[in-house]
Amino acid sequence: MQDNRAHQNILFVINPIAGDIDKEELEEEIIAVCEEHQINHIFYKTTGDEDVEVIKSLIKENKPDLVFAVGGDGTVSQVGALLIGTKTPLGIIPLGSGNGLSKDLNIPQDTEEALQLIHRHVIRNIDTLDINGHPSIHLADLGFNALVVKRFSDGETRGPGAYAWIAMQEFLSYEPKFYTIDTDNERFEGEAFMVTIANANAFGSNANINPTGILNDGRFEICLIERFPKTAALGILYKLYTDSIDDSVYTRKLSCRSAVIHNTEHEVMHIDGEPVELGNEVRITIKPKSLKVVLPVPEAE
Ligand SMILES: Nc1ncnc2c1ncn2[C@@H]1O[C@H](COP(=O)(O)OP(=O)(O)OP(=O)(O)O)[C@@H](O)[C@H]1O
Repeated sequence: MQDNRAHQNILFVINPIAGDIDKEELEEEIIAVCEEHQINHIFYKTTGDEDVEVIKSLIKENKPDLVFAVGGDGTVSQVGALLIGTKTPLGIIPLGSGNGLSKDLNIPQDTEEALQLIHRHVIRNIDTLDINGHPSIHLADLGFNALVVKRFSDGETRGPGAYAWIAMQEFLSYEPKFYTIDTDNERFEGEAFMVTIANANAFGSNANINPTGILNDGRFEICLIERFPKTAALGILYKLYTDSIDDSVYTRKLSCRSAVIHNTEHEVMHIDGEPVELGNEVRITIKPKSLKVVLPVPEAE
């Protein structure tokens, strides 16, 4: 149901550099919407340094009814992780270079439309994952894509062009690695080019690794791209960008509630876009409906 009255106090966490978009005017627009609807607003602009600690204490001190992340997937994950298991919903104004979770949640990508969520929305619960004690809301990877994410985050250059350039360079020499994966109902043993732990569907780049994933079904998917001839790469890319990767003969999917990935070749890994080092045993469990999110009011309502 639409729920305007209950949310009178909102914390906006704004990443000023996300998506290389100037957000001065946006702040004015947020203030205007809040004033029109008699909503108290608190702003925090991230600095890239100890933001999590500051946001945590702002939530503790101000007890906001909602927290909006204004930025890209990195900002959304930082804020969302703090709200898992709490009564406080996560709102998103998508303004990053990658806005994967907001797209999976059908949040408007148009800023003017997204701003209307401040006063008109529904609240729904979605699942999250626990990966060796780290929260994951969106997608985590081992293998090729994780290596590209790591090199991208170690580098100076931002934006999709830099990401694509690194991916091309790495692709030429990357060799699939051997994994053993035990889920609550099956075992996989074999080589994989990449292993994606998917609570959601598509990366910020729009590459859809898990087209049939549902964010609140109490399950997650381990999506494998197995060894493939280099000549098949374009076909795989095409399927990733046309929501048809499940049709590829080089993919396989394990749907489960818990899993252990034995990462014996020490492949690098990322969780929701942040590189992490988790050791050789990666344990994943689903936390059903553990995060409240702010969504557009369905048309029928
Ligand atoms: N003021 C700041 N200066 C520099 N970096 C910042 C600042 N605030 C946040 N960050 C960094 O921005 C990153 C998150 O950016 P986010 O994903 O929201 O936007 P993005 O444009 O999609 O980013 P990216 O291009 O890195 O994916 C985090 O690594 C965070 O530490």
